[in-house]
Amino acid sequence: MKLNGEEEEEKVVVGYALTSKKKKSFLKPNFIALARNKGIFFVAIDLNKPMLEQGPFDVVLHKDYRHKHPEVTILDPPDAIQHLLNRQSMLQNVAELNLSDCHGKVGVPQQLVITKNASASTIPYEVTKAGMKLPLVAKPLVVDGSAKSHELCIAYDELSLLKLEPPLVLQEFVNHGGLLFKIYIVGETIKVVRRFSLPNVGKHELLDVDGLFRFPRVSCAAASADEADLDPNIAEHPPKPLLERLARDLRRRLGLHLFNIDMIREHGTKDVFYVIDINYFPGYGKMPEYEQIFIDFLLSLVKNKV
Ligand SMILES: Nc1ncnc2c1ncn2[C@@H]1O[C@H](COP(=O)(O)OP(=O)(O)OP(=O)(O)O)[C@@H](O)[C@H]1O
Ligand SMILES: O=P(O)(O)O[C@H]1[C@H](O)[C@@H](O)[C@H](OP(=O)(O)O)[C@@H](OP(=O)(O)O)[C@H]1O
Ligand SMILES: [Mg+2]
Ligand SMILES: [Mg+2]
Repeated sequence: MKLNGEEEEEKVVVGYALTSKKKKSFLKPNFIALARNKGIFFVAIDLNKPMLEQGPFDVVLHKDYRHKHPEVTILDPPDAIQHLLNRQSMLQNVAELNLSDCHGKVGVPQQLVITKNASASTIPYEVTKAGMKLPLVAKPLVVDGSAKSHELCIAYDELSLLKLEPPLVLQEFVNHGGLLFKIYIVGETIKVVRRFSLPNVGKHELLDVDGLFRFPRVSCAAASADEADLDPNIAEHPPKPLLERLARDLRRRLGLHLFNIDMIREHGTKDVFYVIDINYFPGYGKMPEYEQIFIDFLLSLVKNKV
């Protein structure tokens, strides 16, 4: 949209359909003010009213909003987001990537889907059949933004597998020295932060610990590890060319602009990495410099009309 005036300033109206939690963490007052200075205005979309009666918007920002409006840039297409709302399809694209020659390897931990109708009594057999090694991380299959979809647990022994509640994804636990890399993507921009994560599981724990260890909402609770004095073998960032390839390939394959990747380095290696989680429209409020990065991204969207 053009405004009258000597300098024709571009006005960008961004309609948003976000939960109140996301609104609070993302649309912080200083971000809104900075954006307004650049001609970007955020307007809440009323979910009870038709889109036709609202706007017009230049960009629509949403996490699970399904309506479409042809001339508007919808971030991102609901079908593409859908892919990340199921922990089985979420990591398929990573598993299919070929990042050889990129200063490291990126894989996905071996995983097994236990469907809704499966009885928990069959899980030990399925795990053995798949050749998977304990301990296993059990994750709810569907990610729907609820606290429950983030209630994970580690199963240390076969008996504890019987207590699990399908539908879920079982993933081999990969020791990674208790540190996780969160790779935030905003269009073509990548920002990596370090977070404390689950500690290594050794032979000792495997012999002594039994049952299920439940850990609800671990990543949100996990403190930033960016300022900590850490073992460089564990804390060194993944190589930049590897991250750039991974981000570019996933952006293309997933058809998304706004997501983050949880990546771990296999303990004792320099360059063997695993992607364990991908989140659509994550907590950008926790990403350093997100305000300026988002403003540049929104302006480039309107300019290039992706
Ligand atoms: N395969 C694995 N091996 C080792 N640790 C793991 C594995 N999978 C998950 N974890 C640990 O459990 C945490 C939570 O797992 P995950 O990221 O899959 O859950 P989530 O609820 O989707 O998290 P988020 O809040 O980032 O969406 C990770 O941050 C990591 O500390
Ligand atoms: O509330 P749901 O829809 O489940 O999505 C969460 C993501 O799964 C998390 O990854 C976000 O936290 P991180 O930005 O630390 O990844 C987390 O960010 P938040 O802690 O700012 O709310 C959420 O976006
Ligand atoms: Mg995670
Ligand atoms: Mg997640």
